[in-house]
Amino acid sequence: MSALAVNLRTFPDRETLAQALADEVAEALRGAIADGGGATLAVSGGSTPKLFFHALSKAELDWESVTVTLVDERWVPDTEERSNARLVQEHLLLNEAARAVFAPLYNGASAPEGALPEVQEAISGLSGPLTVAILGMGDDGHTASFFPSGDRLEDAIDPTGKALVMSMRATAAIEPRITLTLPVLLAAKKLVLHVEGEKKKDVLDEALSSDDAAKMPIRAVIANAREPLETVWAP
Ligand SMILES: O=C1O[C@H](COP(=O)(O)O)[C@@H](O)[C@H](O)[C@H]1O
Repeated sequence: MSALAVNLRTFPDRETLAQALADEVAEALRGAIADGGGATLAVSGGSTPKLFFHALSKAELDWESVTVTLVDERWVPDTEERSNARLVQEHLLLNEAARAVFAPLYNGASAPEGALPEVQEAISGLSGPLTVAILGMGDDGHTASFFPSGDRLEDAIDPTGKALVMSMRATAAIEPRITLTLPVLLAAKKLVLHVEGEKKKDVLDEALSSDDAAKMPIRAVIANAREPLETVWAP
């Protein structure tokens, strides 16, 4: 029997998922803007979000009122292929979304550890909890930069922790990383896990079979989410 559970929605294909997720995210951003404030959107990097980014970039809303940031970043400049900021710039901040404000996590410091106070201040300047945070998941069960065996994993996934951002080093991570912490992600008004492909479905099933978050850190999100984690998947 599963130790954990998510609210899984399955789509027939990745294009349909991308458009449905973009429509929902756009609606949540519009709602936050209508409530009188700005809206904040934290997105993941990696290979999964491209179709979703393209769909969302065409959504009609008051993008000037939206700040886009990242759930996590590889500590490389945006001239590098592996930069999550570069992915966002090339695939999300286009079309209508070109008018959004982008708040990157990488700031050019030589290492993320030394950059934490500055990045933390920038993140705390975003008004209130995130409106929307979209998570991805790696084949090892990492999400954001919560890597199994990460040097700051325990601190990053402490649900009672006070830090907003954390550095992370892990062999599987390749570069040093910076990540929003679990409490920041859990506080998002809308939190969605976006996974695609049969392999990731197997990884998700494995994640749901135990609650050992040190082995598969996605479990920390699933176990501590206010309600069963909204999860979207397509083959
Ligand atoms: O390194 C990262 O990987 C995960 C998963 O990426 P994917 O390529 O398997 O979709 C991603 O969610 C995270 O933001 C990124 O930094």
